[in-house]
Amino acid sequence: MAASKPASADKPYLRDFFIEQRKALCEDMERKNALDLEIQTRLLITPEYRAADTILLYMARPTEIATSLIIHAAFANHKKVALPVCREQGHMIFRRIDSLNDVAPGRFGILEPTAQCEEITPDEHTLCVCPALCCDMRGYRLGFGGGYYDRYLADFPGVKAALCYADSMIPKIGEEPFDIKMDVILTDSFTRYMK
Ligand SMILES: Nc1nc2c(c(=O)[nH]1)N(C=O)[C@@H](CNc1ccc(C(=O)N[C@@H](CCC(=O)O)C(=O)O)cc1)CN2
Ligand SMILES: Nc1ncnc2c1ncn2[C@@H]1O[C@H](COP(=O)(O)OP(=O)(O)OP(=O)(O)O)[C@@H](O)[C@H]1O
Repeated sequence: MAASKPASADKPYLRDFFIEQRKALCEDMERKNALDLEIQTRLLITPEYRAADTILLYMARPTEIATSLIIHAAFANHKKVALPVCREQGHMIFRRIDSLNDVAPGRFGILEPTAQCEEITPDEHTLCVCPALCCDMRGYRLGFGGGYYDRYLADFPGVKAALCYADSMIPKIGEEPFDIKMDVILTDSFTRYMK
């Protein structure tokens, strides 16, 4: 029998648990595609998406929640679209892309904007859409453990959103001082705003 979902636990345990959950979901791509579509659509109908002029997205790997619908919608809505570029020591920057022809495999094999792409300086009209393996009901997120988003978001002036399966929401992640709370979490069954 599969282990039941933890109510709260340390990050390495949660990471392992939710990575396994992701792998299991990838066995049923029809279901994954339906959930990913629902989550992306929820983001697209938020006032925060509408108000943003720049959307910072991630280039989803196969086990992650897809972002392709948001990327294409943002192009169609004449918003600036930017993707992360990993740097040394857990730092990343975002560079603007005009199309998916502007990306090439970077560190870790994830597609990243090429060096010719303009670096984005975020402001209050920037929406950052973060990947999450799991989130808690207070707005904390768990990623793959590099600390990239926590570092980037530490002095981020815009709106912070995470995409997360409803099944990957837990009551409490044991947060650490550097963890940054999201403003809004989009799942396949609800949108949760943090105050
Ligand atoms: N699609 C996507 N892009 C993203 C992130 C993400 O979570 N998803 N990131 C969010 O942070 C940053 C990249 N973070 C990453 C963190 C760990 C690994 C990874 O595979 N780590 C290996 C060890 C790699 C090594 O040290 O050589 C591992 O954990 O096994 C990859 C990317 C920026 N871009
Ligand atoms: N603002 C920060 N300053 C310095 N170190 C940090 C900061 N944020 C995170 N870290 C470091 O990064 C490590 C990984 O953090 P954490 O486990 O929260 O990653 P994550 O949020 O799951 O990953 P990611 O943000 O890349 O998706 C931590 O152990 C911590 O040492």
